[in-house]
Amino acid sequence: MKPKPDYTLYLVTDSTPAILGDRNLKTIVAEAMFGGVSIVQYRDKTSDTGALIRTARELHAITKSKGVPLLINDRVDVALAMGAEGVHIGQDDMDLPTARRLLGPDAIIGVSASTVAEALTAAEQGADYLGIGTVYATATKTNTKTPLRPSGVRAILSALSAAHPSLPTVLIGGLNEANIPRTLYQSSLPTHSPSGIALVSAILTSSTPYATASALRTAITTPFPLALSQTDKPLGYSYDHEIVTLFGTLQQNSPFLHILTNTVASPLSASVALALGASPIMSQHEAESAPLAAAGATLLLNIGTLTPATLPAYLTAAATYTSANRRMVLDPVGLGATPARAAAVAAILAAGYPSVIKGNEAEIAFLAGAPSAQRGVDAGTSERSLSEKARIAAKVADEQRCVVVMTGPDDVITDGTRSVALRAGHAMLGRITGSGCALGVAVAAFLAVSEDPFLAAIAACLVLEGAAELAMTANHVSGPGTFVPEWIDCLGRVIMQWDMSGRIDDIDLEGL
Ligand SMILES: Nc1ncnc2c1ncn2[C@@H]1O[C@H](COP(=O)(O)OP(=O)(O)OP(=O)(O)O)[C@@H](O)[C@H]1O
Ligand SMILES: Cc1ncsc1CCO
Repeated sequence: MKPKPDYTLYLVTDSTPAILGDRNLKTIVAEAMFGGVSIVQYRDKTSDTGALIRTARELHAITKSKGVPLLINDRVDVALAMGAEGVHIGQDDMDLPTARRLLGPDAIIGVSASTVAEALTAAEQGADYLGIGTVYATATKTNTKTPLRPSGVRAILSALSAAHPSLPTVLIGGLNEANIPRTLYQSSLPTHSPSGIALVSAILTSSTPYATASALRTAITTPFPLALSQTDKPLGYSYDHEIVTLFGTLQQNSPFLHILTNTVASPLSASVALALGASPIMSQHEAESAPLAAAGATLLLNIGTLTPATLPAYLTAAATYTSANRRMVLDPVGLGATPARAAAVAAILAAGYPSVIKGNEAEIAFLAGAPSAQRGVDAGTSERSLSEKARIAAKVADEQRCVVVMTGPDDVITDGTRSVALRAGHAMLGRITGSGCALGVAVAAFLAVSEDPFLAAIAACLVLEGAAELAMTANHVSGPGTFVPEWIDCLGRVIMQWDMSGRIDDIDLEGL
């Protein structure tokens, strides 16, 4: 009878000195199994055949005692010689039909897949599971292609979902306790989630394999705490009352914001945070992320004037806040203008999970894969219809599984399932520098006091843009210079003095 393995926590061994050092592989495997490793692949690219068979036999004695399947990497001959439960083959190894002929129908045969085509071929040829990766860049495998990232994993799962919906999949590459929960969340489709996570160095380099394996198992099986909740709001729902309540909560609770922003918009951003009732700290010090996250801050990452010197602080902040289950907002300022910005945003998105991404149309369109339309940091003009904008924003939201705010004369706010267009603001906002940056601050402030990132994003846009409309009614406001202070003054009283009704329209994504 063919076994049905539990793929939840899949250990891939590595005997190279850089990973294993002078530790004993058998002891590590035994301890890791006690900690929750549910399947083991013996991977050794250097030992000769006799040594491979000997070590595999010894490992098999350990795994068999716990009913854990042992698979051999690449070497069908070794698996046959010592009676392993199966093999794992890469794209350059023996082909699957041949391996199946040699090993028989009951052997477990897994195949590595890094593209949709490889995954579909392996599935059609009868693979028992797929190892999907490399998810993130890793030190273990240096010759790998561009990392798939969660969006690439989703593309593969989506291709499999039609003809092979129950084929088990295991993610591999650059995964660790900190990034597993959000990677699984961002990689899953509503109908299909990966079956497990494969790890090499996270377990093999640990001095406490039992504790490490059990922490990893918890990370795999615990739902992602920052997951977006499904809306229970019908189309046409009026958010006005909730926004007023949220504004009151913001002012009462004075949420703590950690703002890593650009040097142009920094003072305006701090002033806007204070005017909304939040408490900002502007910090670009890498060592401050952990204590600020621990103190309960909400993070804003704005890449406006990012440099090689400040990038590490952004990456550390993204990783630290996400693993501390604290929320962050990403403002990819100028994305598309230069390759350096694209690389920085890709690295930030690989390091952590933003609950909200806020950008102007060109920035969000670039994230959705459109060719760059951005010359600098300013929004520019667009030919796109509202429904095209919504489709683009929803694509990014769906890929990242977060809320996306696309600003412009009309803002589009979406979580990939529900979308609204928000009609408020004034063209004057496009004539001052940092209005979009200040909106990122407002999103972070509302995010800190709202369960629902979608509602927080709507509230932030409405308050900042309503305040701009209100400010423009003051007699003394004659241009951008006089506008900014009046705008800040209006932030605290916009809710009382400005009529917000009729500003939010649902966009029916189904109809697009
Ligand atoms: N013509 C307009 N009418 C109304 N509101 C506008 C208009 N243009 C921009 N806004 C508002 O201004 C704010 C900033 O949006 P914009 O798209 O200009 O962002 P940005 O390019 O990131 O800004 P910045 O780089 O200056 O920070 C948003 O709240 C947006 O809705
Ligand atoms: C002008 C400018 N340059 C980098 S960031 C910034 C602020 C507005 O985005």
